[in-house]
Amino acid sequence: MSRAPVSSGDRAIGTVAMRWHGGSLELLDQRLLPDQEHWITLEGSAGVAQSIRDMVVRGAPAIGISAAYGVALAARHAGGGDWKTEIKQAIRELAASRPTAVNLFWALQKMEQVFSECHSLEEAVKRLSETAVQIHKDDLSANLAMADYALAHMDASKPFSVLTHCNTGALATGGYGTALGVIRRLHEKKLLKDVYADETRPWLQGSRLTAWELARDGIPVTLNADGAAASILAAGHVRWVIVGADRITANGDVANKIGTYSLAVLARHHKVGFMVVAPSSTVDMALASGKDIPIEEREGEELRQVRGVQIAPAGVKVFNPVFDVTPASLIDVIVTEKGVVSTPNMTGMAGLFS
Ligand SMILES: CSC[C@H]1O[C@H](OP(=O)(O)O)[C@H](O)[C@@H]1O
Repeated sequence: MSRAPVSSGDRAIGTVAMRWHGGSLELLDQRLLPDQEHWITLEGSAGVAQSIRDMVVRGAPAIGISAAYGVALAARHAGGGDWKTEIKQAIRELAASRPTAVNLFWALQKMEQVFSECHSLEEAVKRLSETAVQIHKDDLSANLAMADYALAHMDASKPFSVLTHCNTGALATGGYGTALGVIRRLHEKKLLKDVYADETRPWLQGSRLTAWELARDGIPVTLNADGAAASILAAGHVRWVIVGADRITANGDVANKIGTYSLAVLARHHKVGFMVVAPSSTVDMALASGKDIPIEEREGEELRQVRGVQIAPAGVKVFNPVFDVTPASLIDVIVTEKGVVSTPNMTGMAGLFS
């Protein structure tokens, strides 16, 4: 069962996909799952930035946590000469790794604040490592709190099925999950009948990661093609669609994995609940609405090939936005660790922070 980061005698802290050792960060290469469990050891911030860019590590909260560890590594391995410039450069490089998940910028801002208070390299090494570990632990605590809030909101008395999109579990967070954390908790409370997991083309976070995570924890999962979601909802098989988020704006619009918006339209049409689960580090109150969210577009090869196998004509033009924006009007509830916002709007979102 994916749980808290494990702290051991060697001061390691980690999850199923991330291990912090103070002077190095180990990441499980999520590009190779489910058939290969290959770990990469990083000692510099540049390697962490590259790993985020290449999706070795992915998932909004996990991206923020990894970037925080990247800043701590930059301090740990700073040359000692112009250490402040080196750490500032590391923060810039990490900030440029992916544009949509606001958790990345939220975490870097926290690290930058601590860095600005440090008067020596020795102090920076100590405090930046402590801050990164705290960001990790706080995210896990948020995962657990959101699971409690979500179950209270659903107020279920007998098992039901849900549908989820992408991967929002221990692989994508501080160790328990956002939407998948709610699903884990439903299972623990014997309230979960089945989980329909969208395969989530083109990167296949659902088939390669969510199915892997749930199966290894003994949680029931049925993998479905993204295009089958409509029929599953039409047949009345699920009571909730539960998803994560990469950025939530002040009015409650939500950027999440491509395909989330169409799920929200389907859920509303079929009167199925639509729940977004995300820590407050995913909320960007500086953006008024979803139209302002930068949407990442990735390489066309991600659609033309799967694991190097050509599945489309080599030269075909590709449009590959990897996120979309679901308007708040299609969301029944947003669950954060600070509380729940039903029928989200500006007032409700602001209330989380008051
Ligand atoms: C709790 S993960 C949130 C979010 O991140 C994923 O995107 P990616 O796999 O591209 O990093 C997906 O949108 C998840 O819902």
